[in-house]
Amino acid sequence: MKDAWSSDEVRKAEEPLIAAGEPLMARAAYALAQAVLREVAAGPAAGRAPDRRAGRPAAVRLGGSLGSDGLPGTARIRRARTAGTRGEVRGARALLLVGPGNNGGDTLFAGAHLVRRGMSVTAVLASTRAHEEGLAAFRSAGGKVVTLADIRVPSVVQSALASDVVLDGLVGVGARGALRPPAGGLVRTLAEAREKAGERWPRTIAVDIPSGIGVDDGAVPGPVLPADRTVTFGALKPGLILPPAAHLAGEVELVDVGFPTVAGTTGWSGAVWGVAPGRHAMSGTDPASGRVRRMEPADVAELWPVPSPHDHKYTRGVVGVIAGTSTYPGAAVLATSGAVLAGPGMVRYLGPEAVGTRVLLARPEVVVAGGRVQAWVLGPGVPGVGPEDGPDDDGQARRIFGALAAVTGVLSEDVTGGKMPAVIDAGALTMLEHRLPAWAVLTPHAGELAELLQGLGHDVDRAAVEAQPLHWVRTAHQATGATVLLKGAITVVAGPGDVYAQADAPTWTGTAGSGDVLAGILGTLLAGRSADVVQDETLAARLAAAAVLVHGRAAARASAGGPLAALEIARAVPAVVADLLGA
Ligand SMILES: NC(=O)C1=CN([C@@H]2O[C@H](COP(=O)(O)OP(=O)(O)OC[C@H]3O[C@@H](n4cnc5c(N)ncnc54)[C@H](OP(=O)(O)O)[C@@H]3O)[C@@H](O)[C@H]2O)[C@@H](O)CC1
Ligand SMILES: Nc1ncnc2c1ncn2[C@@H]1O[C@H](COP(=O)(O)OP(=O)(O)O)[C@@H](O)[C@H]1O
Ligand SMILES: [K+]
Repeated sequence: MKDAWSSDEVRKAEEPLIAAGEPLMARAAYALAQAVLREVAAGPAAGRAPDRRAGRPAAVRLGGSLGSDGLPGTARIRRARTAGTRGEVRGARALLLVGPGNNGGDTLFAGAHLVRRGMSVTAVLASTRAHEEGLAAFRSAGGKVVTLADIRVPSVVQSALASDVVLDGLVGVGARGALRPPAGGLVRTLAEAREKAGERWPRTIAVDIPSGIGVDDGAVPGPVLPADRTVTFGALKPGLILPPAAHLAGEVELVDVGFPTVAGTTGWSGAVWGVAPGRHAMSGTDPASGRVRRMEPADVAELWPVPSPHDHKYTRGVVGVIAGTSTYPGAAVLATSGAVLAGPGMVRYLGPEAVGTRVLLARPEVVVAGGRVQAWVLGPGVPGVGPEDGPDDDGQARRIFGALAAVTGVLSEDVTGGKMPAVIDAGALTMLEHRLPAWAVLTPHAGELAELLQGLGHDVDRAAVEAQPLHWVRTAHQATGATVLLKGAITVVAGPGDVYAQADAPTWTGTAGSGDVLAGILGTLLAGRSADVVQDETLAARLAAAAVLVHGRAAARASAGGPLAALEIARAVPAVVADLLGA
């Protein structure tokens, strides 16, 4: 599990260490400088993925024009190429963007290290204040200092283009809201210049966070300079794993500066590169504190219902799928395929006969008949029920309303066979009449979540949901009682316990029917752990995050870097689960 901690929690962890005289800033600055040195030594384009992380098309590389185009970046690229082959950094250039607080302090101390390693380093002070000791150390090492007030923003752009690396040390966990002037204007201009320059833009390293992101909620309230890498200190921050801000952080490197670990011991060990699982989780913290988690394969393996020798198909969980109509039969095939291939005891399908026939052709294992189930998958490929909708749904709405009654416990247990978990997707999201239990998992995409929230009286559209996914997922959970899974490139899940942010799927996954497969996979997980899910109100969110991880990894396997058809995601699920379980 990777845990991200809110700025308040980070401060709480920091305080006793600072009081005990632990040199947190020195450690942070040293680790930051090491990251920069590795980056510069590796060369300009090392590890730079096509710029899709920042939502941009792949930048064109300079290629043969190196050295002949006269652009300011040319010298830097040639120099860094040579440097890359030798691991040499002497003569390389760094530009530091320095804010008034400790984030700027980290950056200045790191700058001093870089100067001592022979780099030419310029710090642009964006504020009238700067970290005093950091500034003194940087100056005495031989770093050049300019203030934003003295030079114009275009000069900063030119300096950036002539540098090998830019460090964004404007604000860290002390940031509140969008970047204010003049830092905001500077960052806006730099971000535009980066967009224009493509591959000629230097590697950009964010110090702790990309300045301007919402540290705790992942929002992007104003300008942000997208980073190729973020070197973050002590703990991940929610904004580094939540959308949309996470898309601006590049590769995230967590540095151990000595925060308490799970075991309550000190984690400091010199410098730890990369994320060290388990080392950085802070213990004894209430989930309501703003922690956001990202599940990893080992966490999913622990949750996955694996049959024992004493199990048979009924004890392993029966999934009931009410999906598809004669207009949208494919959704029924995809949802039942996702469910079957995730390994339940049985999948039942309820729907029009013609659709049932197609389901059987694709998956003869499915039982096309009613009967007891342990979890429902409701709604893929079923039109929503609104005031203007006709009865043109082949009776699916009626079936779904019946199943929903079982989920919410409105019908007596004798009639329905007991309360049970459910995946509520697509059209079924428009059929909610009662407050839901946490074992009902809503699986909207941003447009569907916006509609659901509008129905609850919120003034919100799809763009607003995409701008603040965490906020709206939490709002929907609070308003409905259900666990809410918001689908996207990074899928966010919120229920009564922790929030999860999963980024497991390649971008090819956003294809019609892919969500239907996810609904099926999740249905199998809920059916396999049905009794536990209605007992433990936090389990549905964990299972939902686990389903997202498996779905995303299955998509990656099926895609192998190329296009993807939704049914292939379902087909890849058994091998992914086998891998997770270490088979
Ligand atoms: N945790 C750790 O382990 C370690 C933490 N360390 C480092 O400390 C950093 C936190 O430092 P910090 O507390 O000094 O705050 P920081 O982020 O520099 O910003 C505060 C300044 O920014 C300003 N400001 C705020 N919002 C703004 C806005 N929207 N637009 C413009 N300006 C804005 C604000 O001004 P004010 O609002 O007060 O006028 C204030 O002056 C942390 O991220 C990490 O890098 C390491 O050194 C050691 C290990
Ligand atoms: N850009 C993206 N990168 C990765 N996964 C994505 C992206 N866009 C969408 N997805 C995933 O693809 C699936 C699409 O589901 P959904 O929108 O319900 O489609 P459908 O209803 O056609 O099945 C979800 O699992 C979602 O998380
Ligand atoms: K920063």
